Amino acid sequence: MSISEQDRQQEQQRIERVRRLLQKQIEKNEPEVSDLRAQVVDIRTNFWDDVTVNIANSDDQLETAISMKQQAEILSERERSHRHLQAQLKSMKRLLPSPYFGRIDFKEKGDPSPEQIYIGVSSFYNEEDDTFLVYDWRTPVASLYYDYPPGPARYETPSGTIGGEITLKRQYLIRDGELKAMFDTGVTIGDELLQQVLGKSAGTQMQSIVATIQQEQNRIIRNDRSKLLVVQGAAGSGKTSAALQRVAYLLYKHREHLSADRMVLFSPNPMFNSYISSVLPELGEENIRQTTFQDYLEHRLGKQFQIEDPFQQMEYRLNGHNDPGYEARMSGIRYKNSELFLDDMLRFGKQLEKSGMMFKSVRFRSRTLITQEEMRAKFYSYDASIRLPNRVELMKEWLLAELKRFEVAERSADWVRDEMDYLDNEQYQRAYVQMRKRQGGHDPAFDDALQEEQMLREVIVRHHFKPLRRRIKRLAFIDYTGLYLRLFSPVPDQTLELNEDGTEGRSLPGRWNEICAYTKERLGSKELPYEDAAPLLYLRELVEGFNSNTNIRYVLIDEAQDYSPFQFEFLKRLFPFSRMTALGDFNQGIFPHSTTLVGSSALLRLYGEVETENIVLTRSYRSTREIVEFTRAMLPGGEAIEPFQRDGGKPVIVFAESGSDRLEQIRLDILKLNDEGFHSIAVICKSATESAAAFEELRNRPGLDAIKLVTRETPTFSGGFVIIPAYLAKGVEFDAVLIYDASAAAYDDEGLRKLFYTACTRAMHRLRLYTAGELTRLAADVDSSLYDSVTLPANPMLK
Ligand SMILES: Nc1ncnc2c1ncn2[C@@H]1O[C@H](COP(=O)(O)OP(=O)(O)OP(=O)(O)O)[C@@H](O)[C@H]1O
Repeated sequence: MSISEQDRQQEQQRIERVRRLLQKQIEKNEPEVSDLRAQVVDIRTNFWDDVTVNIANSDDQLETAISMKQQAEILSERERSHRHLQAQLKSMKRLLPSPYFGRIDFKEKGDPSPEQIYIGVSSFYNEEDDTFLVYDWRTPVASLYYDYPPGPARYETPSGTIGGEITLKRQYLIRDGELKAMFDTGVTIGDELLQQVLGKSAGTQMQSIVATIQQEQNRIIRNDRSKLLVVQGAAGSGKTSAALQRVAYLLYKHREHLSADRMVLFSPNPMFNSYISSVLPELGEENIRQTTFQDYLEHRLGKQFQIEDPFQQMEYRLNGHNDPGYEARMSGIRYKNSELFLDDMLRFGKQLEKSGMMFKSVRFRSRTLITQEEMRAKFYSYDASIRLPNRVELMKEWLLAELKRFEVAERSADWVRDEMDYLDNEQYQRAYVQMRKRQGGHDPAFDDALQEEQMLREVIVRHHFKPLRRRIKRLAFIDYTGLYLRLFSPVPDQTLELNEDGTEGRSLPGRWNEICAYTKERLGSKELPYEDAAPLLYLRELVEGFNSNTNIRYVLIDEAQDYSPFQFEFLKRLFPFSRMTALGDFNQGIFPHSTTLVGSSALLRLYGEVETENIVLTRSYRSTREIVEFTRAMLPGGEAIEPFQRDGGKPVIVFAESGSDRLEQIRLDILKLNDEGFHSIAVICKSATESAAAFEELRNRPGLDAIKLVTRETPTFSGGFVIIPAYLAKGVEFDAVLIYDASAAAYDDEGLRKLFYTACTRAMHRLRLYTAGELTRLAADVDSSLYDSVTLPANPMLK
């Protein structure tokens, strides 16, 4: 469809008209906003001047109350108006440089002519002629733009479906008020604009995709039906982008009762938070809470244990092969992240209702006040129908009462007398003040020696019992480590089924006894392996009752393939009033506990089939066609991934004679790519260990002094030249990716396929792989027509 010059001029004139009206409205609003702000400040500062305060009699008191209420109402009304007008002003300012990006002409059934609907990041209403000059992309009518090509179309409104015909669909690229390009599109969102957007360089922060949201992505963004939305999307298919657009959409749609603080996003690492932090503000919305699962574990268990994080576990997996316990730990990791273990745990929880609870005895000054047996007997003396958490609560009350009894008896102990003699002045004074307080301010008769002694004894004993009381209140009398380890009881024969306490049998993983010994040893030294953290916390909550946050309405989980069944269960229980969106890619499931997402029983069991919806994205937008064709060839079933038609060079595999040739070629390539205009360049390594070694090798080479090493502690994502382990590069992207060591020696294991795939799919425009020996099978098996090979000449200069 060709666009005439006349069309172009008309569009440019419209842009100018809209901008003039925006400018006019901004100029009108600005003084009103400042005036309102001044009024608010004034009312706040002089609040009491305008209130008649008189409390002499009840009539006066009533008048005072009414006066205060009126004043408070005026203040909140002004604050509201100020907020509203200021938001309007901000959104108009945001529109000014580029008021809209799309247009559809829609002829509603029964109407004589189509209406022109221009779509931008927010609405702009022209009071002068009572029309919408720009519609917010989230309005119901704007969904037509994303969902249909020209022709018959319909959209949903709160009052029903509206049908009609789209007679024109147009896209604009407007910068600082100037129409840079425009396209009429036949398909949903035309390729031209998308080509332009995707052809750009990677930034240090993700951009919003509002102008080019694809139809299948729009299904994710506007989905507001099911309790759980599961998105399986190929690498670069826009899952994170769609998730953030979805947040903006929901905040708009439910703006009456949903605010940013009622949504939470679980992201793969803290660095990722900085990478995506500008998308929502760009769309005029506040950022939602962002956290990681590790943060939550730290918050709940960090005081009791030194918790390993997933990246430390990953390092062990990648580098720990020589450790004699390696195979056992891997087997343990698989089991501890399985639904099998979750079911074992749930059965164990049921069992605990009848028997088997474990407690820590209550001890005081090397004496046992309450034994474990007494506690167990008490626990099981409660009615069997009382749920575990309620019994724990009863136990707590009972223990506190018992403690009080011991405390009273302890007052006459000899050690108290000794301690009294050593009270210094300050302690004595404190005891005195406390006694005074307890006696209602009356001066205690300290002259009465007997009474004085009693008071001091009371104070001293109470002081010593205080930590004990605190521990009981914290429920520290339950022996969670002991309970957890009961799930890891060694058995005489590796192959057998364990029948504990007459319950159903358990199928045990290989190397069971080694797993048990390892778990016991680590927990005994107060170290919590990552694979044990979620299950241990889960067990604790089964017994104590689940913590919950009822304020949160939407939970979004990015990189959801890396969550275990325990973690999903947790999030469901932690946010009971929330809907969940889980986005991920099973092909990037780099942890042993990764799930398949769609069809995964760990997800289906959360809310049931009816409440679970799946969306699959197969189109990949990040990388050039050639990179997608190469990377998808590494995956079984990879043909289903469709590249977007954006061309670049084929990936290049560089064969070097020696490690030093390889390093020098990496250096030359970084500088060359930089000269070609690719400014965000990542050397991706297998692990942190390999990254640190690469950093040492490359940092002092000419031209590379700016190269940075990214570790799990790096707080913000930065562009430029970086060296990064593959697992930290998850979710982010670079103009060019250089795989540091693609040799068979580095990627020797089928289990590393997904990690290797994840590393290669971070590239937007260029991908190069280096090897100084045999190439890894993961790449060597790819059809050689999908990449170029370069064999470095043995160059004595490089050595
Ligand atoms: N509709 C779109 N319009 C423009 N750009 C898009 C669109 N969809 C995705 N992109 C771009 O493609 C790239 C990949 O998107 P994103 O990071 O959201 O994908 P992802 O599925 O989360 O990737 P991964 O799983 O590989 O981390 C980003 O640069 C994003 O801006």
